[in-house]
Amino acid sequence: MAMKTLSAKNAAALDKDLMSIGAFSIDQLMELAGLSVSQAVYRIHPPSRGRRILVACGPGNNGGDGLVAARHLWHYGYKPMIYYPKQAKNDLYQRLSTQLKNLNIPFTDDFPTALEETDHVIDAIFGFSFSGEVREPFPAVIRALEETRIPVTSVDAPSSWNIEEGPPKEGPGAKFNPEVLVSLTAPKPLVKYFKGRHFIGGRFVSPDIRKKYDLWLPEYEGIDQVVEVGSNGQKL
Ligand SMILES: NC(=O)C1=CN([C@@H]2O[C@H](COP(=O)(O)OP(=O)(O)OC[C@H]3O[C@@H](n4cnc5c(N)ncnc54)[C@H](O)[C@@H]3O)[C@@H](O)[C@H]2O)[C@@H](O)CC1
Ligand SMILES: [K+]
Repeated sequence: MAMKTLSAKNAAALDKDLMSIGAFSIDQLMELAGLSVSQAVYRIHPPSRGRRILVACGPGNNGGDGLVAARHLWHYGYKPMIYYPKQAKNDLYQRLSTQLKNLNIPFTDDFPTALEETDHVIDAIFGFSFSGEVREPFPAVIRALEETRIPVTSVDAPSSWNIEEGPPKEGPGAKFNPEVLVSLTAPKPLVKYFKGRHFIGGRFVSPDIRKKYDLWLPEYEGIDQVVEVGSNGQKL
């Protein structure tokens, strides 16, 4: 059975519905999304496997999820480091950055060196609004993620992949295959090209919204914010 997925267009429409009909603020959704990512990382890479986590953040909300995840991971006992070359200027992102600085979490401009000195990477560069070819300064970052042997967890999408069509045919990202993917709200069509461990997160969908978008979502257990699923979308 093929997994039911959510197109990039419907993912954006659903996001709007969560904030209008659902009455959520973006801060709340991002907090829950980032919390889900932190829980997935804790499951696949517990602190005993190495505490250093490099979080690569892009300019949009995918990057915001990474900033939130970094804060939770610090509280779990990890040592996050942030690479955030295109920092959004609005109040939400300024506050997320200040929260990290208040925990003395370092920010770096030197991605290659940071990658040599980490145990795990979170790819929070691009999510469902990515399109076209990767623009500066990210091509070198995507290439480094492609080549590294350090395990990578991608948030919502492997960055550089087309949301509907998966990895680009050539250029940065053509050989990028993260070990872990955390799909937020629901998997996107690109999951059919993904071979690693797959989690669903974003435990904030009401029955009405679930029905409107005909979403098939696995049952979350207890207080978990993520569910691991197999290639058919069924809970493992
Ligand atoms: N309902 C949900 O599922 C939620 C989704 N959230 C996150 O929000 C993400 C979507 O956020 P956004 O819509 O802000 O967009 P993204 O974060 O996916 O990316 C948009 C940013 O990337 C840039 N960009 C796009 N294509 C590019 C290219 N080819 N080269 C370089 N830069 C490029 C854009 O200029 C923009 O700044 C989701 O994937 C998810 O991670 C959460 O924060 C909140 C809840
Ligand atoms: K990503």
